[in-house]
Amino acid sequence: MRTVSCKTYAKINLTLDVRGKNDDGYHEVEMVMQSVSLHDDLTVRLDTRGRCADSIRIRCNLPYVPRDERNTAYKAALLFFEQTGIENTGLFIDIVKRVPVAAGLAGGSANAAGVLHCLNRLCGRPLGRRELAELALRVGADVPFCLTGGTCVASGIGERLTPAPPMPRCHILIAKPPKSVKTREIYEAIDRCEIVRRPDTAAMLAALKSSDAAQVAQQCCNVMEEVTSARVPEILELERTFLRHGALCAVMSGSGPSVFGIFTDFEAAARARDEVKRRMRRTLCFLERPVQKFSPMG
Ligand SMILES: C[C@@](CO)(OP(=O)(O)O)[C@H](O)COP(=O)(O)OP(=O)(O)OC[C@H]1O[C@@H](n2ccc(N)nc2=O)[C@H](O)[C@@H]1O
Ligand SMILES: Nc1ncnc2c1ncn2[C@@H]1O[C@H](COP(=O)(O)OP(=O)(O)O)[C@@H](O)[C@H]1O
Repeated sequence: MRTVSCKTYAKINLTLDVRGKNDDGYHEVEMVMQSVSLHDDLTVRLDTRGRCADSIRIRCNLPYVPRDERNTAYKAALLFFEQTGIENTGLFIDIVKRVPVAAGLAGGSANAAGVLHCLNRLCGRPLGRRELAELALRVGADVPFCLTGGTCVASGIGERLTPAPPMPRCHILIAKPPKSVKTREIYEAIDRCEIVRRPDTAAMLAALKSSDAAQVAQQCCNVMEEVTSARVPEILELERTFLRHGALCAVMSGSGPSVFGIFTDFEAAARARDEVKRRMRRTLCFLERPVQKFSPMG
């Protein structure tokens, strides 16, 4: 048996703009993405005795996450063996999930990126950065970012990544209401709506460069928020709660419905978390930090 483990970090979208639609139905985006300390634990084990050749077995602490070819980790492993021509002598993937599922936090994408990274290490690094990023994109639009991590501007459909100045030290409160939404449906709904306020990527980059959390917070903006909050009203309630407790901003991440708030004061963030836990019992809530240097490819 050979085993490699890693943490797979969630992301938030500090900004998210949808610029247009391609012929294949995917959308052109421009986003500033940030890894956060909220993570799953991933273990990848290869059975070198070949007793379970060709099998990919997944174990997960959440029973409702699919464990077959619908799982992003499974897809990533299959693509890795296909691309490298390396024989699968029997693969076991264990995922301990903390990142809420279907939340706009890219938990599944991060698991896929983690599997690519771990398998590449287990097999003597047959793939370079670019090849790994290409495989990542075949699993999903957010997976290339999850391989790189830190702070990045993402364009194209999310795969064109440019490193950005790191996020200043702060506390990030993340809350996930019980209801989930489908990313595809939110992108489709965006096509039908007029976007009133768009993020300013250049201004966000300047704010990041200033290392001032208040300036960064001022530039956080997500064009999907209006669409998703019409379906999940708790989003607005969470944002009001965060702001009442002194958040510098409260904005939805990705296609939602998770909301994040940026705080400089830990006690204020903890009070907001405690209120959410008390009043919105089915809402998951995590008090986290930005993460910069973890790159699984590093
Ligand atoms: C909205 C974002 C913002 O970071 O995040 P999440 O809400 O998923 O976290 C991403 O663009 C989500 O990326 P990801 O979840 O990896 O997307 P995929 O699995 O590739 O695609 C799911 C569906 O979303 C739509 N999609 C995705 C990306 C994109 N640039 N344009 C799209 O139109 C497509 O309809 C696709 O069928
Ligand atoms: N490894 C995985 N972890 C979580 N969800 C997964 C995984 N593989 C497949 N899924 C499915 O993918 C969908 C989106 O999951 P997720 O990546 O958590 O969404 P998001 O990118 O919106 O945060 C869910 O419906 C879930 O059932």
